[in-house]
Amino acid sequence: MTKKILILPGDGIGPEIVAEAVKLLDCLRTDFGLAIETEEALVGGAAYDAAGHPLPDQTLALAKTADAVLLGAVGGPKWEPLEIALRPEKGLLGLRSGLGLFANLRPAILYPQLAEASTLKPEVVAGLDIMIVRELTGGIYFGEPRGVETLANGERRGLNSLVYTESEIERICRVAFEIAQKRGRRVCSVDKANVLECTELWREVATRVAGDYPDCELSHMYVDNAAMQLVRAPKQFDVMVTTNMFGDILSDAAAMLTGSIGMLPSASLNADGQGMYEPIHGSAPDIAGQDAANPLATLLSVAMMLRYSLGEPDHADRIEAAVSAVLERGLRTKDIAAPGASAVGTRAMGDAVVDALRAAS
Ligand SMILES: NC(=O)C1=CN([C@@H]2O[C@H](COP(=O)(O)OP(=O)(O)OC[C@H]3O[C@@H](n4cnc5c(N)ncnc54)[C@H](O)[C@@H]3O)[C@@H](O)[C@H]2O)C=CC1
Ligand SMILES: CC(C)CC(=O)C(=O)O
Ligand SMILES: [Mg+2]
Repeated sequence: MTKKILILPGDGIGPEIVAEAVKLLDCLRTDFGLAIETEEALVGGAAYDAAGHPLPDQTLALAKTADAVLLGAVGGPKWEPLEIALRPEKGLLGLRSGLGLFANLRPAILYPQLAEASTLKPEVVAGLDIMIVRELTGGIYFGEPRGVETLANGERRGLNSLVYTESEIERICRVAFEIAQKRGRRVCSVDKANVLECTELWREVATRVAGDYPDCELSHMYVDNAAMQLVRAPKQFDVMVTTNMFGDILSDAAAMLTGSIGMLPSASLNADGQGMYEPIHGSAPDIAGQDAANPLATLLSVAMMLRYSLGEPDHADRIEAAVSAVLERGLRTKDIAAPGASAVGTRAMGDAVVDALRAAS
């Protein structure tokens, strides 16, 4: 049966990197017989400018009926400081919660060809393969009360609330353990249970859930230490499970261990296995429109889509092999090129991956 993919380019570099992903999907359709149809819709600042809302009802409705969604990135200075493109009641967070995408998988894998591009020494990152499992529809990005209020003395106070129910913690921990069972069987739960009651509960629930997975080992780590350990000795981690905000921050840090934030894909899944796929980075306004963005995180997100939502693991493997082949040939966008070395643009990198895919057929 033909699968429907909704394409949401978004803002900044979003349309540029998504264009390369669409080329890749077209190649899989025409040359490899993948039964897919794609449809494009507006989201983020682009939707706000065109339709007056960063998450038009039509976009959410299309996302709900699609087999999978591919998103570029949203937001940028034009729509700041409120960041209308991202807020929970609208924009990206509204899309994530509207689809119930509570499980965000962010694999930080070092391609051996990029060992020199890592911020750490090659011997410290060789073979790096961490899966960060980030809770995506709860926590401080969604908790109530929130806002900026004026106190009786006229001073303003900003507040956000870190809120998790036991069931929200339990379901994300189960995802982490189920993933760990297929890899190194080690889960590190990251919290701040020494000062935040909400994450004291997180630790308690994670420990309880671990009892159902006796073949896996659970450890706990405070988030400040986890950040330090990630840049000290990252290979100690197999699966990390954590809250929305901690996972957001730790995955950006982990990205640099693989060479660039332009290398990290993600899958965001709901309870029905429906997913949205996006690079972990933002809309990079500083390089937008310059054909300078690394499209590989987005292409690798397509691979995750094929694996997790479309039941096409062989095609996912093909994309990952094509990325590897292109890196092996020495092609680099600026973010992963050695200082002073020549770099290719977004389009050339996307074309090279498509060529490598075809060449391997
Ligand atoms: N999922 C999303 O749509 C996200 C959106 N944002 C939004 O994006 C905008 C920019 O946010 P920033 O904090 O600057 O984060 P960012 O991730 O967009 O950029 C941070 C730095 O990484 C570089 N970078 C990012 N992606 C790259 C790529 N594919 N290739 C090469 N270099 C890349 C950028 O040029 C920039 O120097 C803001 O409006 C923010 O709210 C931020 C994070 C996620
Ligand atoms: C809306 C933000 C939480 C986006 C972001 O930085 C992310 O998901 O990584
Ligand atoms: Mg982020």
